[in-house]
Amino acid sequence: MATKHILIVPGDGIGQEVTAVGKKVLDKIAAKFGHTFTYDEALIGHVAIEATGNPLPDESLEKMRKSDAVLFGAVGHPKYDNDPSAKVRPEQGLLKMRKELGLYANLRPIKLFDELLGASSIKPEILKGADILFFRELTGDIYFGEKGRKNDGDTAYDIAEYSRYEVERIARKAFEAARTRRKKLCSVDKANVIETSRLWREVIQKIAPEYPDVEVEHQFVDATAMLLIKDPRRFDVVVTANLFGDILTDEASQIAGSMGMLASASVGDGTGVYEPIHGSAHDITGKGVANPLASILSAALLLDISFGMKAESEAVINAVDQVLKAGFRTRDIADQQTPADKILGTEAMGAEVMKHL
Ligand SMILES: NC(=O)c1ccc[n+]([C@@H]2O[C@H](COP(=O)([O-])OP(=O)(O)OC[C@H]3O[C@@H](n4cnc5c(N)ncnc54)[C@H](O)[C@@H]3O)[C@@H](O)[C@H]2O)c1
Ligand SMILES: CC(C)[C@H](C(=O)O)[C@@H](O)C(=O)O
Ligand SMILES: [Mg+2]
Repeated sequence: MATKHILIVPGDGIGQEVTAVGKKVLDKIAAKFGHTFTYDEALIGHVAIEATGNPLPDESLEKMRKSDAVLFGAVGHPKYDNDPSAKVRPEQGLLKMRKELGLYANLRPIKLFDELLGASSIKPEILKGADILFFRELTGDIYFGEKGRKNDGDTAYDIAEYSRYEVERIARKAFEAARTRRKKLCSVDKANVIETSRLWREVIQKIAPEYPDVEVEHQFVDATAMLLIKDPRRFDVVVTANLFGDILTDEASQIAGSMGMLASASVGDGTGVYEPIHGSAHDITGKGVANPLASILSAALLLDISFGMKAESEAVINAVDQVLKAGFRTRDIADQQTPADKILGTEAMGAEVMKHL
């Protein structure tokens, strides 16, 4: 029986819709297992800019620091996507949150529910049994280096930077995780070209002997992009830099069937933030069709990682599994065989999951 304070940060677009469902699941878990979860909400992204002019107001950051965990939705708005000159942008709020909270490790499990074998565009016989855990470094790289324009704005630059320390701390987390799984670690870089990648590889090679039980493989990111689709089962734990991890995990979402299935945990020095890997998806915002399972599975990660509530977390994953077994789908994971009455909207899918909790 525990008392925990959870901050709900829905952000923009479908972030609002899916996070509402994630929160309901947390509520149900608290009731079922006799915990007391208290909640507050905070602004981030476009909604925060509209309300305060700031994509991450100090008040939001303060609330995050004081919470036991954060359930986050997404940020982003087409207004900024199509205006490269906008100086204040929703994504700045997300990056600031990650930096300020020291969330250097982003865990992105690529878990394929067997029932969704047919939802992917990859052949079932290639996919069956795929189970990958990505460790994406989250507070360094080209995202956070100096950037700007020169030559009267005609030339732009973004500097990618990594310190030995930054590489080592994410690498150690990945090695430790590999030890609890199939003991394979694939480190992804572009060391044939990029200096930060050469440092990355050097650090992994240096600490690898401390984990003799873990088999280490180094891959170039272009090859990884290909191998993920060709033979996803060859991967166990993957560790990579911020930008490569962002791109490879969107690609890997197709192994799980949809962006709407992929949850993540951003952890590091302080409060953990749990978030779907998808964005604000304005193409479907307000239509009530967004898949809430990524948010629900993010809530499961929150229970497990921040609260150490293994049984509670498994109850959520099991409920999702049951709902998929019963044949229910949101539009993004439905296929030609899915009967129309099994295709549910965001809230109805959440309600089905709740029935199994
Ligand atoms: N973590 C974040 O907050 C985050 C992540 C990615 C993109 N973004 C932002 O989101 C905005 C839109 O970006 P984008 O279109 O490239 O990426 P996106 O992830 O929002 O959408 C990509 C595609 O996947 C679909 N999709 C995503 N989540 C879904 C769900 N839960 N259910 C069903 N379908 C889903 C969308 O409809 C869209 O077709 C941009 O402003 C971008 O900066 C934010
Ligand atoms: C919105 C953007 C800044 C973000 C990123 O690139 O990290 C997103 O794509 C993600 O994967 O969380
Ligand atoms: Mg991304």
